[in-house]
Amino acid sequence: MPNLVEIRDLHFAYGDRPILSGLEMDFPRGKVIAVMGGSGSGKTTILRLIGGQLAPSRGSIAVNGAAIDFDDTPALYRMRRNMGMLFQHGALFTDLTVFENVAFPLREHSDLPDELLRDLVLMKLQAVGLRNAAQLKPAEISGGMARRVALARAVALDPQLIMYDEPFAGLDPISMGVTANLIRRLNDALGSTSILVSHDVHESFSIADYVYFLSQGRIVAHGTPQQMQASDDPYVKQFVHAEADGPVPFHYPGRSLAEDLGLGARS
Ligand SMILES: Nc1ncnc2c1ncn2[C@@H]1O[C@H](COP(=O)(O)OP(=O)(O)OP(=O)(O)O)[C@@H](O)[C@H]1O
Repeated sequence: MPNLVEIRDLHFAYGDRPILSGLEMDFPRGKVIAVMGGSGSGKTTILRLIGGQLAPSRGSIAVNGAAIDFDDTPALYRMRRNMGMLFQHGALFTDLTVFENVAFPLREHSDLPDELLRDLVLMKLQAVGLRNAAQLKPAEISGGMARRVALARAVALDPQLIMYDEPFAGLDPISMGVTANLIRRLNDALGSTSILVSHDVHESFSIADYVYFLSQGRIVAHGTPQQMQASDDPYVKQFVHAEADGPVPFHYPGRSLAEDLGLGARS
């Protein structure tokens, strides 16, 4: 089966507020797939659904060919063990060293002897260029380095699927490029599949094999970064060229300003 994750006719609502409507998405094995879209379009919600933290109101999500059963907690737990997640606000444990931060998931999920655990942690830190920072505390490293430690922690268990939520947020341009390259390199070295949620067109396009554009809970365009660059679709053009005016809504949906100001149509 070529796709590690398949989403079919996926609908999701928070209460009575629809967030995702009829999504169809494929995440082929070994690939880096970017999910892009405006603020509040539902990108993080998709990651939380794939991670089994939220259940769809309709439709299905299959991982490794099996539909996720959202009522089967032990199965969800087993599935999550194969997933690495780097969340937007996924901070490091400030009291633990860099080494212990990366060791944390290994200690939680395995019974490895100390020596083997040490080697595995050092290999992950080597992969992100921070083996020599193993004994530092998060307060002693830069923001870009902290993001790399979080990356090493996300891949500590050699996950099949790695999900990144805004991995470039708050990084300087050099750290952004380093992080993007690392995401690609780790994906290829581990033979995993990566889902990258990001606003950053340049970095995402530089490493993604395929891109989905989401607007107001719907997929409005998808294709390779090259196809997206060349697209005439007004939404894609606005997003790719960071234009202020276009179909991407700026306002949180709801009542119009005229309604709020009591300026409804007068008879
Ligand atoms: N726990 C929640 N309860 C109710 N509404 C929520 C909750 N979490 C998110 N939402 C709403 O769902 C919508 C989609 O949120 P989501 O975080 O998936 O968007 P996003 O595309 O990741 O946005 P951003 O890029 O700004 O992080 C938003 O309008 C948000 O206000």
